[in-house]
Amino acid sequence: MDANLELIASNKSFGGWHKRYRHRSTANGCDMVFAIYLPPAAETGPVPVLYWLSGLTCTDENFMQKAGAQRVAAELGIAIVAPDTSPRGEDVPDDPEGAYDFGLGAGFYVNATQAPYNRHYHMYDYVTKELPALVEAHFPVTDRRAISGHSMGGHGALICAFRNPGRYVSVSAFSPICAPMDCPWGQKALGRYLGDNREAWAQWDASRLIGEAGERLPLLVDQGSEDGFLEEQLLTHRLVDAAKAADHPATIRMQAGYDHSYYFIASFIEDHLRHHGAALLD
Ligand SMILES: N[C@@H](CCC(=O)N[C@@H](CS)C(=O)NCC(=O)O)C(=O)O
Repeated sequence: MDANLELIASNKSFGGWHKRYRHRSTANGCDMVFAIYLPPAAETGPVPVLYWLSGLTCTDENFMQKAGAQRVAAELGIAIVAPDTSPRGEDVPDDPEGAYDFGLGAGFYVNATQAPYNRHYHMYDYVTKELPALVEAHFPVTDRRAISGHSMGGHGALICAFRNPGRYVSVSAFSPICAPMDCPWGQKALGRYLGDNREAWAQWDASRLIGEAGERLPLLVDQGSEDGFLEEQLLTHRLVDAAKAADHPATIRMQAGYDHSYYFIASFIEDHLRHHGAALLD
């Protein structure tokens, strides 16, 4: 294994292995930790990969510990890679007030252009290029990739897929921030990472990008009807309207009674894994 990959945890799970690694990231200019779940099938040949992007305040651990994805990933023979949600380290600038919705734990999967954030906050390059290249060089995986995520990570999954035709075979999201240009979380993050120019923001807004997406990968989205962030931050109706206007194949489900938590994600993760499995194993 590469000298740039330090194993920091290893747990057997459903016949496969959950592992955590630390490595030096060139894109983010700091050490990063990610988790990988390798299903039993990876012991006999390379398997495709689902990239999972988590939401505000998360690390690689939230999804792996709470979503309950390993059983079906093991059955299907799919690896799952979960990166952290921002650069980390003593010299990585955080929100000046220490707020949870910007800075550490809140990289928004963009490439920052504004000082002081532009030195480390390159999560888009990290999750779309650097991390897949590292994973594909050092683990028994193929270059068939799918992408999904939750909330800020749902936004991340959508923009990564829409901006990169051919890179992913499948995309889905839970409770995504659908129109970051028009909600407080997105306006704060895009304003600080990218500056005042809203034209620059539009390159990172799923409801704007879907119209110009270079391919029409069928999209699966689940959203809880009792999610406290729905009306102010997530704006799911904007993605519904934009998908219709773009004639983009989309199944956007409002799930009655569910909230924003991993209890919700765990309830529907199997559907998402099978959605990705159909494309990854095609
Ligand atoms: N109320 C939360 C807002 C952040 C939040 O809900 N984060 C979601 C993603 S946007 C999450 O996945 N949290 C971690 C978890 O539930 O394990 C806080 O203030 O920390």
